[in-house]
Amino acid sequence: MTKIHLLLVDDEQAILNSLMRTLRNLPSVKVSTAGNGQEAIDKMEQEPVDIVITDLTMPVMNGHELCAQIANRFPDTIRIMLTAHADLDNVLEGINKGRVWSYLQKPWDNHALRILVEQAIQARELISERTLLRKTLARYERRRRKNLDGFIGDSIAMQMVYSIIERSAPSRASVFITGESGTGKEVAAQALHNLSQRKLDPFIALNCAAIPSELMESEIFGHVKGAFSGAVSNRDGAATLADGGTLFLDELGEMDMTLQAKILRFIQTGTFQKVGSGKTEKVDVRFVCATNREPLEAIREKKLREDLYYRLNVISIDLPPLRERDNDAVQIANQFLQQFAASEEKEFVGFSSDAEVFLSQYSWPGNVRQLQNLIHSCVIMNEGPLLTSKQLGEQLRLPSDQLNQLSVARRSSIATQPSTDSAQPEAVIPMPDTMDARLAGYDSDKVEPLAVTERKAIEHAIAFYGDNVVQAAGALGVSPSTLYRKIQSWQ
Ligand SMILES: Nc1ncnc2c1ncn2[C@@H]1O[C@H](COP(=O)(O)OP(=O)(O)OP(=O)(O)O)[C@@H](O)[C@H]1O
Repeated sequence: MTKIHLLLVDDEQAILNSLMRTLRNLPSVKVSTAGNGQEAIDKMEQEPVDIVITDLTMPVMNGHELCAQIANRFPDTIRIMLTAHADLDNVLEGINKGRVWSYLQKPWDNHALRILVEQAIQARELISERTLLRKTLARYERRRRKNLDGFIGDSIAMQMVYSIIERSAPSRASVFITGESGTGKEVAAQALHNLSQRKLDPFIALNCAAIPSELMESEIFGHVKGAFSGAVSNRDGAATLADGGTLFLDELGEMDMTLQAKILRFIQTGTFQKVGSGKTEKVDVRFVCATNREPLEAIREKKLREDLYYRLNVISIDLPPLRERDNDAVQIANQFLQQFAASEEKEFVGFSSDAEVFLSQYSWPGNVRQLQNLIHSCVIMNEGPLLTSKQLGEQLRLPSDQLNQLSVARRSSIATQPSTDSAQPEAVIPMPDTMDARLAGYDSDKVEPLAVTERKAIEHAIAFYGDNVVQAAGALGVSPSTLYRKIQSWQ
C-alpha cells in the first residue's frame, strides 16, 4: 500500500510533539513536521505531501496564507486547520482563501483527530484515483480523437457512440444509424469508413430524400445507354463507384418500396443489374444506412420494408439529440466560431459567459446543423471579439423573455453547485487579495489594448491557480477550452 505523507505545521514544538504522538501509529502514514509556513512549502517542493495539518496563528505566514499557497501550488493536498478561534469569520476566510478541507478546534480530542485524519486519507485516495482516471481518459481521448476527427464533443452519450463506431468499423457488417435530423449521421457513417480497412477506397453517400424516385434506381445501380429517355450514354451508379468501399444510403425511408426490394437483393448477393441491362455485376460494398424517422414506425407506415430493416440493422447506432449531450454544444460552437471567423475574416475570440449558458440550455431542435448555421450567421452579422447571448437570440428570433431565461437559468445553480474539478471546497465570496492583485496589475497612467489586458488577466489567473487551467477558467468565467484556445493563439 502506498504511504500517505502527512505534514504537521506549528511554531510550537510541544504541539508538534503531541500531534506526532497521536498520529504516529496510523498504518501506512509517514508523518513529518515543519516549524513555520515557509519551511512547510520548502518541504512540499522537495517531496509530495498528501495531507497538511497546520496551526492558524503562526508568525511570518499564518495558517490561512499557508493554505492559500498550498491551494495554488499543490491543489490536491488536503488542508486541515488547527485553531483555538474557529469562529465563523475564521472558517469563511479559511474556506475562501485556503480552500481548507476541515477545521479542528484546540484543544483537540485525540480520538476526533485520528478519525479526521482517517477521513482525510480516504478523501486523498479518492483524489489520487480521480487524477489517475482523468489522465488515463485524457490519453485515451487523445488517441481516439485522431480517428474520429469529424466529431466534436466529450459527453457521455457521445462516448458511447464513439465506442460503437470504433468497435464496429473493422467489421463488414451493415450498420443502421438513427437520430434526429442534423445529429451527425453522415459524420458517423464517414467515421465508420475512415476507421475501416476500406478507408483507402471510396465512401459514396446518397441522400434518398434529395433524388427524385424515378432517378433513384439509376443513381444507385447506373444505367446503359437508351435505358430511358435522357440516358444518352452508359453510366456507373453509386454501387459500382463504391466497390471496395462504403455505400451510405441516407434517409432510406424515403426510397420507393419496389426499389427497397432490389436493394435487399443487392445486400444479400452483392450483385445488381444496371437499369436497362440484363448483365449481372458483382461488387464488394459495405452498407451503412440512416434515417431520422423511428424505423419501427416507418415500417408500420409502409415506408420501410421490414425485411430490409432487419437485414441492415446488424449494428445499430442511435445518435443522441444535441440537447442530451452535456456541454457538447459549447464545445462544438467554439469550434464553429473559430472556423467561421477564419473563413469570414472576422476577429472573434469566443463567447460571453451568458452566451455559453445559453448554448448549453437551448433545446436545439435542428441539432448540430442548426448550431452550425446559427454560428455562421452570427459571425456574418456581428463584430467580435465576443458573441453574446443577445446576438445568438437575435439570429434565432427568440423573444427576449425566453432568451433571458435561457441565458441565466443555470448561472444561479452553477454558483451553488460544488465544483467537480477539485475535492476542496469552493470559494463562497470573492477573495479580497485576489482582487487586489488583479487591480495591482493595472498601470493607472495608461490604457492598454484589450488583447494585452486580457492576456495579463489570463496569465495572472493561471499563475494564481498554480497552472491549473480548469480552475483559472472557472474564476475567469469562461470554459477551459476557451482558455486553451487563447493560450494557443499567443503561440
Ligand atoms: N459532433 C459533431 N461535431 C462537429 N460537427 C458535427 C457533429 N455532428 C454533426 N456535425 C456537423 O453538422 C452537420 C450535420 O451533420 P450530418 O449531415 O452528419 O447530420 P445528419 O444527421 O446526417 O443530418 P440529416 O438527418 O439531415 O441527414 C454537418 O456539417 C456535420 O459536419
